[in-house]
Parts: sequence; C-alpha cells; structure tokens
Amino acid sequence: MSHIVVIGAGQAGASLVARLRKDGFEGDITLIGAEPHLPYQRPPLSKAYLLGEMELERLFLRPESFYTDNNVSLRLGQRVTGIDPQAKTVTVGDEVISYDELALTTGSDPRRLPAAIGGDLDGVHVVRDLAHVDDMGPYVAEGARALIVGGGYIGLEAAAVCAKRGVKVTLVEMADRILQRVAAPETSDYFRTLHSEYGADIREGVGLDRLVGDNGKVTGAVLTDGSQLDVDFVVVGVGIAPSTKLAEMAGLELDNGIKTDAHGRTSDPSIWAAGDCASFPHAGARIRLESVPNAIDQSEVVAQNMLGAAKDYVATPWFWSDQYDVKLQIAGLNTGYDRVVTRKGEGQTVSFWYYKGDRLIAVDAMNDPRAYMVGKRLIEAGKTADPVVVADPDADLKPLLKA
Ligand SMILES: Cc1cc2nc3c(=O)[nH]c(=O)nc-3n(C[C@H](O)[C@H](O)[C@H](O)COP(=O)(O)OP(=O)(O)OC[C@H]3O[C@@H](n4cnc5c(N)ncnc54)[C@H](O)[C@@H]3O)c2cc1C
Ligand SMILES: NC(=O)c1ccc[n+]([C@@H]2O[C@H](COP(=O)([O-])OP(=O)(O)OC[C@H]3O[C@@H](n4cnc5c(N)ncnc54)[C@H](O)[C@@H]3O)[C@@H](O)[C@H]2O)c1
Repeated sequence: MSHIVVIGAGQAGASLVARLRKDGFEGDITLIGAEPHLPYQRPPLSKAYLLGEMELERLFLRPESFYTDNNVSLRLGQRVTGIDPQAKTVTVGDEVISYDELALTTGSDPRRLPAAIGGDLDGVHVVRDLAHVDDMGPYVAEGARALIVGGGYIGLEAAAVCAKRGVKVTLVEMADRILQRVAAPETSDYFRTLHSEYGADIREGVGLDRLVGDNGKVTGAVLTDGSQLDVDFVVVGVGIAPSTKLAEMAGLELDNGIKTDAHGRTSDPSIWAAGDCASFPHAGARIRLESVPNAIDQSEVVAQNMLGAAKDYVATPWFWSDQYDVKLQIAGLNTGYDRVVTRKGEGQTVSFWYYKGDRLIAVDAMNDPRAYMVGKRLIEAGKTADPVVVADPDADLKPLLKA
C-alpha cells in the first residue's frame, strides 16, 4: 500500500489530506506540522481572534476526530528537517520516514525587522502564527501606543483592531501608498480615509529608521523622515517569504517559491507543492498567491493529481479583508489595468472595476457583496461589463451576467 506524506499542517495541508480521502485514497497518509495546534485558519488572527471576539476552538479547521476517523496520522509539533528525494524519505528529529509521494505545503515565513535596528526587542511582534498573536494579545490594551510597520493587509487589519480597542495607532508604509501590493490607488484612498476616521495615524512614503529600547524592551522609534515616537509595542507586517528551505536543500527548482507545473508537480516527479509556498503557471506567466482560497483550491487539485487526475490548476483569484465595519472583497488580479470605473452606493458602499482595454480583469468591492459576486462571475466566465451600467448606481448589475 502506498504512503503519502504531507509536510505542513496548515490550510493547504489539511485540505490536501481531506481531499485524498474524499477521492477514495486508501493508502497511508501522514500529515506533519511544526506548530503544536490542530490545523487552523489564519484570517481571524488579525481580525476577530485578535479583537478577543473568537474562541480558540473556532479557529480549528476540523476537529481532531476528523483525522482519526479518516486514518490520517497527524504529527503535530514536529518539524521536518530534511528530504532525501533519491531515498524518498523525510527526516523528523531522529526519525526517517519513507514516502511514495510527498506534498510540500509549508506556507510562508513573516519577514522580520533586523536586530540591528531593534527588531529583536521585547514588544516587537510579527503576525503569522497563533503563538504570535497570543503573545501580542496583552499589549492590545486601551491607551497603549502602537507603531505598525507596513500598510499591507496585516498592518491595516491590526491597525483596525488596535484602534477599535482604544490603542493609539501610528502606521508607517514605506511605499507611497498603503495596499500598493494588492490593490489600486482608489482602494488605498478609501482605506486611508476609513482609518483616519477611526483616529489611526497613517503615514505613507515613510519607513522605519530604527527602534529604540530600554532594558531590552521597545520604547520608541525613529522614522526615516526623522520624526520620533514613543511606543509600547510594534506590529511588523512587512510581507512574507515563501517557505522554500526544505525544497532548496532537496535540490528542487525554485522560482519565487517552489516551482511547480500546472498540475502542482515540482521538478521531482514524486514531490508536489501547494499553497503560499508554490509558484505555478498562470495566464502565460508564473505567480504565487498568498490566500486561503488559493491554498484550498490548489491543494485539492494537487490531491487529485497525486491520484492520477492530470488536471491543470486554473486559479481564479479572490481575496477579502475586514477592517472596522468594512468588508473588502477582491475578485481577479488588476495587474496591467488601464481604466477604473467607480460604482458608488450608499454610505461606505463602493466598488472599483478594473479594465484592460475592453476586458474586465478585477473588481474591488467595499461592503458591496453584489458587485463582488457579479464581478467575480463575469471574470470567471471571461465576460466583460458595460462601464456605463457599472457606473450607474441605479442600474441592476445582474443582467450583466446574461449579456
Ligand atoms: C494574520 C493573517 C491573516 C490572514 N487573512 C487572510 C484573509 O483574510 N484572507 C485570505 O485569503 N488569506 C489570509 N491570510 C493568508 C492565508 O492565511 C494564507 O495564504 C494561508 O494560510 C496559506 O496556507 P498554507 O497552507 O499555504 O500555509 P500555512 O497556513 O502557513 O501553513 C503552513 C504550515 O506549514 C508548517 N511548516 C512549515 N515548514 C515546516 C516543516 N519543515 N515541518 C513541518 N511543518 C512545517 C508551518 O508551521 C505552518 O503551520 C492571512 C494570513 C495571516 C498570517
Ligand atoms: N485579508 C487578507 O487576505 C490577508 C490578511 C492578513 C494577511 N494576509 C497575508 O499575510 C501575508 C503578510 O501580509 P503583509 O501585510 O505583511 O504583507 P504585504 O506584502 O501585503 O504588505 C507588506 C507592506 O509592508 C510594506 N513595507 C515593507 N517593508 C517596510 C518597512 N521597512 N517600513 C514600512 N513599510 C514596509 C510594503 O511596502 C507593503 O505595503 C500576505 O501573504 C498577505 O496576503 C492576507
């Protein structure tokens, strides 16, 4: 009987093993995870869980019984330190485990601030794992002063939670606008205004020069424009790097992540990759997506291919973020857009529709699930949307789907 080993018990790893069993795989499955917890969802870590509005148990993707009932050998709190592709083994501590097929779902590692500028002081937090957020929780208290470094999703979601909890927030983004990696200027403008309404001080085009400490604990910061701040804690949200160390040591090809073909197979025919760590062919280029929908969809396709399906993974990217009372939903990728059409609804409701020539390529919707849903379905179907209809707040969007 064959043995499938999966390294990384996060969103992708958990989805992959579930799909293997769902599709009838009867061999042995071992899922190995470095963290001590059952596989859990990360999105609430910078939202409801950090806010103290979500119980730990609700983070877990499936109960422990799922793994025992499905005969998945779950090895938690164990880090794989090596892969030998010739011998088809992985090393965990002193143990060597054989595999027939191996999947890498190792996720990504948060970038940290260098120790030389105070990145190792107490009170400086990254936000990736449950343990990081549990460490940070007590700092998020009314009246505390937080410096948030980075205006991506992590920084802005943390800023929203902190501001809601009465923390005095200063956020620095070294690029000229927040959310520049994932959204267009219109969406950045929207969220800058939203944060300022809640009292968060958003400073763009400004980086961190260094942190200042006293007795090993952070007490202040000097910014690249020379300004100085007193701070009680720091949240570092300056992006991630895909976890490729094991793959690299095993001699697998890398390309901004673990390089796979359209089926999710790496340069070794018995090794597969999915989730944040994998870079794959997409629309004539190669991309890596850092999102829950990608981790689930890609790992499910990889599971099917490990069982012989030979199916291409065709990503239909979508993302979401919650900040204050606003839900941002993004369908598609806006790379290369040349026109934006705005659809304004009541109050905070607005959506931005991105076109490349006549083609609709992405929609950013704020508190507008209908615009998001219609946009997503149009993009998935390769259809466009008449900009005149889109821009008219009184026009019904649904007929666009039938056009
Ligand atoms: C705070 C936060 C909020 C987020 N919010 C959203 C959101 O709202 N929407 C969204 O779409 N995405 C969100 N994301 C991104 C999303 O969570 C990730 O894209 C997703 O978790 C990727 O899944 P993954 O399985 O590839 O990686 P992960 O979930 O990171 O799992 C990888 C696992 O592999 C383990 N591992 C790594 N190396 C080894 C090894 N050598 N041995 C054993 N185990 C190993 C790691 O410890 C980790 O547990 C958020 C991320 C964070 C951190
Ligand atoms: N809602 C969501 O989808 C969601 C929520 C949270 C996290 N995540 C994921 O978590 C991961 C990490 O998120 P993130 O926000 O850290 O990454 P990110 O890459 O989205 O944003 C990092 C930001 O930090 C800025 N930056 C980098 N170095 C800086 C410095 N020295 N000073 C000031 N600014 C600096 C960058 O310009 C960038 O805007 C990503 O994969 C992200 O997609 C997703």
